[in-house]
Amino acid sequence: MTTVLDGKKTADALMTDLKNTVTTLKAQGVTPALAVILVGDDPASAIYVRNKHRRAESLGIRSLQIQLPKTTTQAELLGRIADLNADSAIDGILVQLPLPAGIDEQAVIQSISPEKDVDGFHPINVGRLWTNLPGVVASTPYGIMALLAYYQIDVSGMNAVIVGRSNIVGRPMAALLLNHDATVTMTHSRTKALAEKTRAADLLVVATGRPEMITADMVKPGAIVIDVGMDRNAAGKLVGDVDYAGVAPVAGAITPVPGGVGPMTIASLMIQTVAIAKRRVHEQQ
Ligand SMILES: NC(=O)C1=CN([C@@H]2O[C@H](COP(=O)(O)OP(=O)(O)OC[C@H]3O[C@@H](n4cnc5c(N)ncnc54)[C@H](OP(=O)(O)O)[C@@H]3O)[C@@H](O)[C@H]2O)C=CC1
Ligand SMILES: Nc1nc(=O)c2c([nH]1)NC[C@@H]1CN(c3ccc(C(=O)N[C@@H](CCC(=O)O)C(=O)O)cc3)C=[N+]21
Ligand SMILES: [Mg+2]
Repeated sequence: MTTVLDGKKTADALMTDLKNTVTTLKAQGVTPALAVILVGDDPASAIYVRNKHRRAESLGIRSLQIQLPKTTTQAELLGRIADLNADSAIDGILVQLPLPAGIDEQAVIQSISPEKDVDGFHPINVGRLWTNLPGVVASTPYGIMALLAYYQIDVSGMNAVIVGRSNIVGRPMAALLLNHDATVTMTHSRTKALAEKTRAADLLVVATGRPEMITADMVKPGAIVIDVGMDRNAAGKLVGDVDYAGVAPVAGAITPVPGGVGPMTIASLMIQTVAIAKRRVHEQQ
């Protein structure tokens, strides 16, 4: 029997606990606050930002949505970030990616105070992660680790294969799995004989943006398959990077799309926003 790793259910369970933490913090005079900046009108980004806002509100986290026109200059964006960095009532700052052409993504990321970088994309936080030091971790890989933990899957000693090497998913996923004692293989668009690599995986994490590219013949029977993809197939339907219908019967466990990694990403963002806010309790006293 294949286990469906239910990210929606797991996120809901984690959020019930987090809500209590938020209530306690508020009683201590600290309302966790998350600022999400969206530049432009990319429809997918708008959906993710709305999902974040809803989840924050339902937890009692203050959620600022800052919508800027796609004509916003880099200097204007950096100015907004500087204001949020200086605002002691703001805990987390997230700039939704991708940014419109003409804005230097790294300049923007590096302008966010590392303490408020709730995405964990600042090089300081990336360095902490790869050094196995505490810090904010990118929410998608953090959420995947939380999902595995919820299902009591211990990755120690596993052959973990990651397909995709982006800064927001593949690379931080590799660091986290290594920190948890998996043996990690990174693959990407230049990898030769990809199927040979993926078939060796006890744990396969896929983040390519290529609809349903991972087929049953690429998966070891019984493997744990984590599908990060949020893609549209030819018919315009939301699918993952894994051919779910073909792979699910082969896999030991698999995440669905939607309802897998996506809700865990949002839950992780909330968990880390609250963790940052907790520090304010001590600063106040
Ligand atoms: N559910 C969630 O919470 C999230 C979902 N996503 C989704 O995950 C997917 C990936 O996102 P992201 O990491 O930002 O994507 P990027 O486009 O930044 O990176 C894609 C990676 O996949 C690799 N790749 C592309 N095609 C192939 C191929 N045919 N074989 C092997 N590797 C390949 C690329 O290789 P190379 O480096 O060589 O170009 C690259 O490293 C998207 O569908 C995105 O929407 C993303 C973030 C969060
Ligand atoms: N600075 C930044 N940080 C991010 O974390 C970030 C980003 N930029 N840019 C884009 C990606 C993508 N991402 C998702 C978040 C939620 C869902 C999500 O809620 N998914 C739901 C439903 C999605 C739907 O219905 O379309 C699900 O999978 O069930 C998906 C994808 C965060 N990202
Ligand atoms: Mg860009």
